[in-house]
Amino acid sequence: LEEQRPLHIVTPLLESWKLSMAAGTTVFLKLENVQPTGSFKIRGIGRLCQEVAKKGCKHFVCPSGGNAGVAAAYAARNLGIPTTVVLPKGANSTLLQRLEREGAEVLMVGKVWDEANLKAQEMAKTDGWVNIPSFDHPMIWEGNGSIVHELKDTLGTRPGVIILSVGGGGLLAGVVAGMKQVGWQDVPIIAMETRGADSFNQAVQAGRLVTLPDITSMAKSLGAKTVAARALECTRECQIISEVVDDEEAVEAIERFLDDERMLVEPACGAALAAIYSGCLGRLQAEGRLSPSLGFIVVIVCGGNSIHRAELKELQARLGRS
Ligand SMILES: COC[C@H](NCc1c(COP(=O)(O)O)cnc(C)c1O)C(=O)O
Repeated sequence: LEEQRPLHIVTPLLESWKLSMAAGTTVFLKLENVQPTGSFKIRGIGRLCQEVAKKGCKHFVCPSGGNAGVAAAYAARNLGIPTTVVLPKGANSTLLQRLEREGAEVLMVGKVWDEANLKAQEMAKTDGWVNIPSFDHPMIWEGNGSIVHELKDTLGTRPGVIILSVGGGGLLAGVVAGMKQVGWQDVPIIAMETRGADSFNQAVQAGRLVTLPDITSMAKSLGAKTVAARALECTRECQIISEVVDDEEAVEAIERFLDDERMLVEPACGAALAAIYSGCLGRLQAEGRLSPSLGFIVVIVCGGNSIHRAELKELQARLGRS
């Protein structure tokens, strides 16, 4: 079997002079927001869907806060396999239109991702149907790890730190897998979450998995009440600094990024950018938890489809921002 063409693209690594000024050192942005499905998800989900299709799967079912669902629907269309995406109620119309354009059947079940996940697992009991998880699967981590291989190919030398955001921990687990494959396991990672979706931070503090009672952050794409066990395990293999920002800081980061780089991203992505914009990086350096001279920094701009002008205005209004 010839090696299947991956469904994701090699994304640009953009040097951002505005973010470099804010960080006090060179910042490179890994632009996963320009992936064909609008976020990094296609790397892991696409890889899993290709593997599962080889084993004769007849129908994908994907529980998703949104972006994983778009990735599964895109992969399914490319593989010619029907797919059902199960979303929590309240998904925005752009997302629904996108899923329909990809040919997916869409079900709205429950209030948060975890309820949609239960429904998807039940549907996957149908013979020939396979549940495509959003973040908790080794093939997803393997696929997400392709980000680090591209960073190594482009940069050659290791960054001083990699900044990313955490929902269920699939991106984090993937980056750790990739770092180990390229020999960068000693590069520190800053794992960002928003308050009210900080299931990873709570798990790190407790030293065991913690299930949040609810998702109260506006960054719904980070809305997994419990992170993958693998994500917590990663903290024992790499230096992972877990940080939490408020929704306000995530939205301010969206606004500043829009001005600085003329790209509009979800609050889930604003959380990662807030590591720099909200001064969190500088504080970690001042506290001695990160080197004062980091060389250069990589921020994974994870992207996300659930954002446009109207959505941004609504986020600003809810936060009382002009
Ligand atoms: C509830 O949702 C989980 C997942 N979103 C995950 C996600 C993340 C976090 O990635 P993770 O840590 O889940 O692998 C970051 N940035 C963006 C834009 C995302 O969509 C989904 O779409 O189903």
